[in-house]
Amino acid sequence: MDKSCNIFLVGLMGAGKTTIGRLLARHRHLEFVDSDQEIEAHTGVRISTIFELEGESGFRAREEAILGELVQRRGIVLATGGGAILSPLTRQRLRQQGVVVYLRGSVDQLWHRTRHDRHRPLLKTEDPKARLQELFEIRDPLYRETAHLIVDTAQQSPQRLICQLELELDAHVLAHPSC
Ligand SMILES: Nc1ncnc2c1ncn2[C@@H]1O[C@H](COP(=O)(O)OP(=O)(O)OP(=O)(O)O)[C@@H](O)[C@H]1O
Ligand SMILES: O=C(O)C1=C[C@@H](O)[C@@H](O)[C@H](O)C1
Ligand SMILES: [Mg+2]
Repeated sequence: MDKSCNIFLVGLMGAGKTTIGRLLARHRHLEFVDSDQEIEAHTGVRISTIFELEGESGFRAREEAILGELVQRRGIVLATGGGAILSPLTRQRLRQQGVVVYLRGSVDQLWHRTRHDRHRPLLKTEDPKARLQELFEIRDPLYRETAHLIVDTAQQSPQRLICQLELELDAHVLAHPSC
């Protein structure tokens, strides 16, 4: 594996970007970075607090700026925030600076994984499962458009996903101009 290559994980809340990203980085001897965690470390507050103080648009501006810096690094596995791909500039930067993997789960599965977590501001609604469905419909085309590789996470354990990624990633890494 070329140490200069970046791998960027995109997908909805609960898709497993943080979980899979951490494991994949360990397997490939790369550094793991999570854009949500970077934003929290930089601001010193939780993402839900940024949403409360600055609204979603304030958060998106911070997210775009921090991702602009992170994609310049080399040899990282980056778990992006679920809505990072809403920015056309970020979509372009991700595709240019690394291999983009879309972790694609079903809404039922994503809901099952996120329903007990109260820290996701976009799911603080009366019917969070319907909201997740809505987000899936809006974003699935954007994740697809951004990704070089789409991995179906349905019924797959993290270990199986890592095996599948290890089988499929190298061809994309070899073909990517930045690697
Ligand atoms: N393939 C998988 N099989 C079973 N459970 C999983 C799998 N991937 C993730 N999980 C579990 O689902 C939950 C959400 O995963 P994770 O936090 O990695 O998602 P995420 O994509 O980073 O979400 P967010 O966008 O909110 O940060 C965690 O409890 C994790 O253990
Ligand atoms: O799907 C989203 O828009 C979000 C996902 C999380 O990763 C965080 O970036 C934040 O809660 C927003
Ligand atoms: Mg995460």
